[in-house]
Amino acid sequence: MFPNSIPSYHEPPQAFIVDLDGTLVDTLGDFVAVLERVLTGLGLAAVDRGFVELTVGRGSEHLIRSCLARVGGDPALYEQAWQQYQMQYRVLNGQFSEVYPGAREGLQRLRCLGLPMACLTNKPAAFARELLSQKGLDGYFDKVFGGDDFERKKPDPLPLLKTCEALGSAPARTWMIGDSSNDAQAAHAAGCPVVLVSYGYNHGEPIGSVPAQQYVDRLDEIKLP
Ligand SMILES: O=C(O)COP(=O)(O)O
Ligand SMILES: [Mg+2]
Repeated sequence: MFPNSIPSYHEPPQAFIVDLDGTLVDTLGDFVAVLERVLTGLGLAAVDRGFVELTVGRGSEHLIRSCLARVGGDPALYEQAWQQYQMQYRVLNGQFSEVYPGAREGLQRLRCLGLPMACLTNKPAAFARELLSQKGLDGYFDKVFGGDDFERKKPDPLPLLKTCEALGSAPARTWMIGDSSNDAQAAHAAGCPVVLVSYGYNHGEPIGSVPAQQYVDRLDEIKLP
């Protein structure tokens, strides 16, 4: 899953790719509120916050299927649940979410370097763009890509390689900044250096168990070469 050793990254970065959920914005409250409405609307029990926290990060399809299974819902309800999820998320997006301390300041610091920056999330692109603009974070990014923009999502390297292409940067000099093993796995496979934050959603696993070039408690603490 992960390489045995992590190459060092002495060359200065050419670009930055930043994850959204769990890295820039604490969106757990949005997911919990949307899923509660979807599941109870289908006559099912709601899922607990802890389960949602362990499950987010692999895109909405994975989240919906996992939650249906968790509450014993018929997998045939998936299509209906997906439709409802889209509808509810559009309405509730950002209402139960907060920008992490240091995230705005961190983006500002990176932006001052004058390098291209992209936000790359597994969240559907329309919801990602809306959330970034609601929270006043959209101005930091040259590109925003979501889980529905490419054929495959993180942890597959494809979205990172495509994002590097769009930014015009070499993967080996494009830093991926994220909160989970999905970001790290995708980055390692794409050949990008990885910075991981300690506060996000890593499926209940300690972030230190995920290989990375750097770990930070706040985005404004990223060390630059
Ligand atoms: O699964 C999600 O929707 C969240 O994804 P992200 O951590 O890539 O932003
Ligand atoms: Mg994340």
